[in-house]
Amino acid sequence: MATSPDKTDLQLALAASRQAFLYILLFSLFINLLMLAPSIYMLQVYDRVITTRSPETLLMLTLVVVFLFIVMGSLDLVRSRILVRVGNRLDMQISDRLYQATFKRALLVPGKPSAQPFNDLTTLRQFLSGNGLFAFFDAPWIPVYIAILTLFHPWFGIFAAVAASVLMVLAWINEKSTQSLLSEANREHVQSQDLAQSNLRNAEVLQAMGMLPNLLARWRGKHHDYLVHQSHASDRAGALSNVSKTLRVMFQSLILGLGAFLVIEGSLTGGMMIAGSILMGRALAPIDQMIGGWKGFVAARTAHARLNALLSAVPAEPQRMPLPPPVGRLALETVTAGPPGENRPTLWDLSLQSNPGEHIAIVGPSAAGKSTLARVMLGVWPVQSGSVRLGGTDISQWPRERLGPFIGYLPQDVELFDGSISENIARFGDVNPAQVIEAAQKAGVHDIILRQSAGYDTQISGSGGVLSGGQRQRLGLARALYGNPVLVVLDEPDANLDASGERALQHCLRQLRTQGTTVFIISHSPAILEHVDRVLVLQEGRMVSCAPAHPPAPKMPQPTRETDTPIHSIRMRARGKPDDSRPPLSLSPEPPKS
Ligand SMILES: Nc1ncnc2c1ncn2[C@@H]1O[C@H](COP(=O)(O)OP(=O)(O)OP(=O)(O)O)[C@@H](O)[C@H]1O
Repeated sequence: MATSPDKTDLQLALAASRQAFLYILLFSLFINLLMLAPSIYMLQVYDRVITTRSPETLLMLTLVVVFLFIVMGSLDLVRSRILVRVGNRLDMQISDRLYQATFKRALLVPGKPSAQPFNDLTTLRQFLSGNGLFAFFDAPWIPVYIAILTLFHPWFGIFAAVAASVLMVLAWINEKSTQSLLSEANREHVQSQDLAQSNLRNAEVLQAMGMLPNLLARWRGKHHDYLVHQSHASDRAGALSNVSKTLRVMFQSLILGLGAFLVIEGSLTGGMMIAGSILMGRALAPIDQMIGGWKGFVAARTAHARLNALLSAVPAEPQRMPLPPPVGRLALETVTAGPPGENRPTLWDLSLQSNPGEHIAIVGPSAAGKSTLARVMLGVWPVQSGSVRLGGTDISQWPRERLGPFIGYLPQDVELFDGSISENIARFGDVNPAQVIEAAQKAGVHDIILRQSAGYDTQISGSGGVLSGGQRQRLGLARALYGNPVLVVLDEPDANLDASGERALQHCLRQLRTQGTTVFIISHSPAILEHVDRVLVLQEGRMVSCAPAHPPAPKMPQPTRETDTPIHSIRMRARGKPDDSRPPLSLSPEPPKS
């Protein structure tokens, strides 16, 4: 959906429904006119039928009023249906964009993913499709009812205006006294839901270490606060709703009393007295309904505000020109970066260039920034300064869905998704069986898959289901290799592998080398490091060196630069044991000349 600079997609979608809302307003006009039918019927029965004692007139009037009731009921039905469709259309127009925005926010605010926007959309849709909104469409007709009552008698008009004003003041008090409580309750509800959601994700850890009661206590605290605020708000709203209902019924009775007085005075007929009471009920009903449904309105208003905030904070991806397929030349130019939302960088001033087909290991002590570097290389986390280029193009310029097939990524925590093994390997796109098998064979997981109950069609769940940790890792590797990407980034791919898994990984690296795939691999395994061209050593977010992994062949000139550090020295440094016999390493931005 196109976005105008000052309006969110939600506002645009609501604006697109303006015509439907105008129709609903028109329907409301007719419905409210037809609502006058019972009063007119009453008026005619009292003032005409009873005085003329004519059963034919009564029959005619009754038939007409029944017909009008049927029309009114039908219009009301159509009005409800239009609103349901407006709600559904809004949902359909906005849900894709919302999905993308929610997803992108999860990347921008790592560690705090929340599905609340979908709940917000449901709240908004339900309000738009529910009866709560009708009160707002009926409210504009209140002055019309008061005007008709004034035509009956000026005192009727004055009385109705006073009664409506009293109820409106009550509605205003309701809004003021519940607004902050309901917003607070809403916020706490979202927090308690997010907490429960994250606890559910870690159910095994909670169970194993008996942490459930502690986390339950935390969740209970939030849930309790939510309940307290919600109850306070409901108490106040309930009391006001009660007062408003009682006052409405009382006003309806009192107008009868006023009518009777005017009848005695001779300035009003008996029919007008009864019809006036019915009209009064109609005039006050929307205000009463609004007070009753205020909680739903506030929830929808809060949801609307939250959705708008999300959509403005995460603008839609701009349409980008298609680019030619990239080559696996990755260049980092004085990159300073860190987790999104964190001001302090985790990586400082990193420069590096890889040749297509080159294999580079990234080593360094824990928290050196290796995984951060992997994310930054792939454009998952944005840079704070500098740039990351793939095949000469800034990686942030690529539309992700176009870049994705050229990239393979195996994160430290392998996340699989609900679906079949083949769908997982094929990244949930069109499953190309030959490519799925090729990727699985490269990752050394083909035989393992064949041993599963339904082979490649075996269903797995997001947490891996039937697969062991090592198998999931190999499946994640197959997914990373699917479609022969030009750049593959593997974050500790050997973390869960046994000896055969490690052999398979080494075989895989040999194949990737043959096919010219650029590989960055985070690993400290000596067997893996034997397969790389260069080793990039990171320490405290800075690149200590990026030197050839192997000492040059005997006949080649010996390394003269400080940066051409043999691998044995780098390994020691990576494990926090600096090799004091050698001078400090400096940065080597250039790839080795082959
Ligand atoms: N999502 C995050 N939010 C905030 N800080 C983060 C996040 N991820 C990593 N960091 C911080 O960035 C720094 C580097 O972390 P990173 O995971 O890149 O290190 P690493 O070298 O991969 O460590 P390890 O070998 O233990 O996996 C750490 O200080 C860590 O606290």
